[in-house]
Amino acid sequence: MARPVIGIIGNHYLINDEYPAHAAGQMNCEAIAEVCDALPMIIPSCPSLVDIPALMDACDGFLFTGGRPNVHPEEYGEEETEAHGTFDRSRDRVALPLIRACVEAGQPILGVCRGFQEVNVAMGGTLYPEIRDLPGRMNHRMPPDGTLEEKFELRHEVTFTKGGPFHRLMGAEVVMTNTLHGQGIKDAGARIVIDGLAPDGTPEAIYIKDAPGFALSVQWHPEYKASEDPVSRPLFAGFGDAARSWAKGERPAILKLA
Ligand SMILES: N[C@@H](CCC(=O)NCCCC(=O)O)C(=O)O
Repeated sequence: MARPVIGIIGNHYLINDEYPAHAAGQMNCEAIAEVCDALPMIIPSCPSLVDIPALMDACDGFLFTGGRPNVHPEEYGEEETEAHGTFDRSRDRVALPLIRACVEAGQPILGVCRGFQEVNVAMGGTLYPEIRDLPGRMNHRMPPDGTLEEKFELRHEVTFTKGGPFHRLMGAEVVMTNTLHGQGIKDAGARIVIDGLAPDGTPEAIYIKDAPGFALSVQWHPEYKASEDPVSRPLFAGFGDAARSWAKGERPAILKLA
């Protein structure tokens, strides 16, 4: 059987400060190809170029990657302030409706960092613009200097709910993760279940209650060294298995009844 196709929702970049491009990191593509055993397909996150039904027909699952621009606060009913930083409105307009449509259909999704935040907002949740300003919270931002190894080093524990989906998938209740984000979940969206927390109480792992398909998201970056990291590997392998089932035409029971 051909490998399933996983759409990668990446970001806009300006190459040499003038040439607009859609791109996704090599680490994301490797995680999809090598751990999910799927074909990585980078999607231009631009509503004038793609539409949700066509994307869902073309792909068997979607990875919502990290990205520096933040989800626009208008998407969760708040005014824009300087603290909210930069935005990518085109990505918001593709990612948020695509997440809602996939959750409803049971088509597999995995949210990473900004993608994790998008999943929460798509389900009606809100975000803090800068969690390091909150009392008792640590700085989860990427170290501004240093090598890639230093930026992606494992920096804090995440504790999963005993017996929850992440605990079962990883086979461990406490794991170590990297951390490269400024924002974080304020109010969890409808059906969002927080299944993993950093030591300072920051939500790190979520799933969607009663979602008919794979719908897990993490605030850290599992794509880093995905094939060797004991936390990343089961996450991407489980996502790949879900996309393979979707590609074979296996549909959640809720759809079979329709
Ligand atoms: N903007 C959000 C999400 C942070 C995030 O996804 N960071 C990864 C950046 C990787 C890249 O530059 O492509 C926040 O800061 O919380």
